[in-house]
Amino acid sequence: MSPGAEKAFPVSWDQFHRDARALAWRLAGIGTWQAIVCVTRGGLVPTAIVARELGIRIIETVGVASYHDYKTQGSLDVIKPVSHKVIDLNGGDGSAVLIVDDLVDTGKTARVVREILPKAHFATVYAKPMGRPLVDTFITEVSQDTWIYFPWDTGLAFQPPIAQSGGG
Ligand SMILES: O=P(O)(O)OC[C@H]1O[C@H](OP(=O)(O)OP(=O)(O)O)[C@H](O)[C@@H]1O
Ligand SMILES: Nc1nc2[nH]cnc2c(=O)[nH]1
Ligand SMILES: [Mg+2]
Repeated sequence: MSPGAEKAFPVSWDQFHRDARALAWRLAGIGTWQAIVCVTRGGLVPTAIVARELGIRIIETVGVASYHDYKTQGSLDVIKPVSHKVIDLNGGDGSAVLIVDDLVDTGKTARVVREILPKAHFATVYAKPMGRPLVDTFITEVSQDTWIYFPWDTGLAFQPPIAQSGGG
């Protein structure tokens, strides 16, 4: 998404745990997978929660980075590829694989990972409209002009009273 006027969607650890567990509940009703491919780094925390709930112990990573500057997407780099041992499980093309990421925004990251694992099931906790067609399962949709603030990127800070900030 482009920088500028946008809404903020701050997520606490508690809320994130609940949303990631809701994702696991939904996935449990859809299918079974032998391995998770975690899209690092954002996928690390939801992967830990989903893997625990679904009893999946084969965890592979694919490293994709594109937001090199805060809120601005640049070139897409696959920093760490997926092991062929995992791609080839159960007939190949990622058919035994669940891909987990924290969110899908423009869908560019998801598109690159899907090319590597075309038969995998793609799951994210949050989705924005542009990226939504790229994911098979997600929990909460937020608007395209919303920036999601994760608990690992934020901390407690003083909030000026509404009356002093021009609000109301
Ligand atoms: O749908 P897109 O517009 O491609 O954006 C979604 C991706 O952006 C973030 O990762 P980022 O590239 O910031 O790297 P990180 O996971 O290491 O923080 C997020 O974790 C997703 O992987
Ligand atoms: N933290 C965070 N990272 C992103 N990467 C792409 N979109 C987002 C977002 O809304 N929040
Ligand atoms: Mg990411």
